[in-house]
Amino acid sequence: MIVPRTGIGVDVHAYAPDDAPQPLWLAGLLWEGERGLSGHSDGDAVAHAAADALFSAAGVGDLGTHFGTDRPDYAGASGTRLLAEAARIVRAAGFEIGNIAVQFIAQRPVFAPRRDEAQRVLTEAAGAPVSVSATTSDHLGFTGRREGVAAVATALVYPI
Ligand SMILES: Nc1ccn([C@@H]2O[C@H](COP(=O)(O)O)[C@@H](O)[C@H]2O)c(=O)n1
Ligand SMILES: C[C@@]1(CO)OP(=O)(O)OP(=O)(O)OC[C@H]1O
Repeated sequence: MIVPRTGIGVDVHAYAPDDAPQPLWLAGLLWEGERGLSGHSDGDAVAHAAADALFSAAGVGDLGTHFGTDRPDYAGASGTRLLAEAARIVRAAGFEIGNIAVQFIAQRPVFAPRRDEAQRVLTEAAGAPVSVSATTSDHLGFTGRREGVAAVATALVYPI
């Protein structure tokens, strides 16, 4: 009997300060005209949550285990690179990926108009279906105050 395994991932990134602006990379897409996020990598919280959910499902640690901020080779790394690498690690550990679902939590950017594009890019990176939904926090908390963004993801993997 094949027993699937679920995993969870959460990621938060603060917006970059006004005196050190960054481009916004989110869900593998560049969001022109939107305030960027700070991070050791490109700060793509959606892709990072997806990668962490994969590691969690396979029981092979987490983002810090594989892409720690002490690794200069991951400085500025794209979210799609990290997600593709996470999928490779999970497959090498003996699993196939069923799907990944991510929810993005922030007031901005308004995600829905680019959902299909984001899902295509992330699905290609993971080599498995990735769906993305979005919600505001009704102006409450750090996402509501527009201090940063959050993303939560689940993943399903199964042993092969
Ligand atoms: N950054 C976001 C946040 C929300 N959406 C879309 O708006 C819908 C309503 O959001 P509420 O927080 O008011 O429930 C949500 O279901 C998304 O479709 C978005 O695109 N981008
Ligand atoms: C991705 C890594 C590594 O570049 O750095 P950050 O971009 O800061 O992102 P975070 O979500 O805090 O995860 C830690 C690191 O693994």
